[in-house]
Amino acid sequence: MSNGNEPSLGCLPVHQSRVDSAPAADESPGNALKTKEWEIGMLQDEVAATQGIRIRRRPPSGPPLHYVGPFEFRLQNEGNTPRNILEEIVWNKDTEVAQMKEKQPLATLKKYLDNAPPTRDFIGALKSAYERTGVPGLIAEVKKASPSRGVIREDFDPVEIAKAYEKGGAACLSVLTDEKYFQGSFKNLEAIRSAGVKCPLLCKEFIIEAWQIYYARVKGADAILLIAAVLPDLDLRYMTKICKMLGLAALVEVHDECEMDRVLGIEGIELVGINNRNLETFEVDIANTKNLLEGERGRIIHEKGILVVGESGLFTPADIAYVQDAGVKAVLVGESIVKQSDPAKGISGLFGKDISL
Ligand SMILES: O=C(O)c1ccccc1NCC(=O)[C@H](O)[C@H](O)COP(=O)(O)O
Repeated sequence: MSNGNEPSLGCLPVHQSRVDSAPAADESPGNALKTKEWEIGMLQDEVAATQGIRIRRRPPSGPPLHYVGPFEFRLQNEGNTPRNILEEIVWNKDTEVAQMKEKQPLATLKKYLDNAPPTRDFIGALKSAYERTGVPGLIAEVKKASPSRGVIREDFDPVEIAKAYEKGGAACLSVLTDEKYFQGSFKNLEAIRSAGVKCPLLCKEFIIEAWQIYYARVKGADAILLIAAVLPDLDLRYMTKICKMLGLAALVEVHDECEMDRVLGIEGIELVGINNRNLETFEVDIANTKNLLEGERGRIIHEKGILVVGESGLFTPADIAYVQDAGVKAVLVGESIVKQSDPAKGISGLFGKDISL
């Protein structure tokens, strides 16, 4: 198991190096800059690869150029096209965040912090829901669409859905803010917050830069998501500290043993989500939650007092009972409840009882 300072033994680099696709040797200043950018990107990816991270960051200057005589050309599938949906989302987010930062640099964003609504206790809400109901505290997801399912709910009114979830006994809500792949938005997050919904809100975003954490806080989030498949240990450490400073909870998401071991080697993580969905292949298996909580890992989680959230693919009371038996005290559910005409009833159906009482 990783101590957080060294690469985990179980996490073998399965990463294709960018060396193969570096810009052609050329002494011009423009090409020298490109070469530098490629070297930095390569280093970033290679550090990540030693931690078992397969998701690469977007090549800084786009596809590399090749030269044959006077001709310049680019090749497809040469480390310059995303290899799976998660990588594609991350590369797109990179471009999106760069544009957003240009409009609102961090210094500007920090000025809005004083006027941001106070944060609510996300982890506390999950714990008290568990104690009150005897079943895992529910993080109900406001989810219109997803890459794996397409549009899940056509008549999508985020505030109405959020209010129905609250009425149905959700402890917290998860609001997708990615526009391109999930048809979510920060407007939805702000609208739910300002409509007086009391459940603490998770900003469900693909965070790759600290700037996004400040942005989420300004827009009314109480918690943010950090995905271990995307973020190296150093980022996880740094970003969880920023969250603490801003009064936000950080839900650190893992999908496999390697990611779980990395996260358990990092001090100060209080909330871990086990995603039953493989974000690279879309495969869903709720046994993943059970597998990652067995043996030594379960013992460490218990010892550290980490609250575990079972995420994705939960549809029935039997599914809830299965992940609860495995050791989770909270669940994150989207599809099965959002697609019900009355999402509050969808919650009772999911738990096999009314959890609002
Ligand atoms: O849901 C997807 O298709 C997806 C694809 C790529 C990256 C993330 C994705 N989903 C995020 C989630 O993990 C879920 O929205 C969340 O856990 C709820 O899952 P579900 O209850 O199965 O809707």
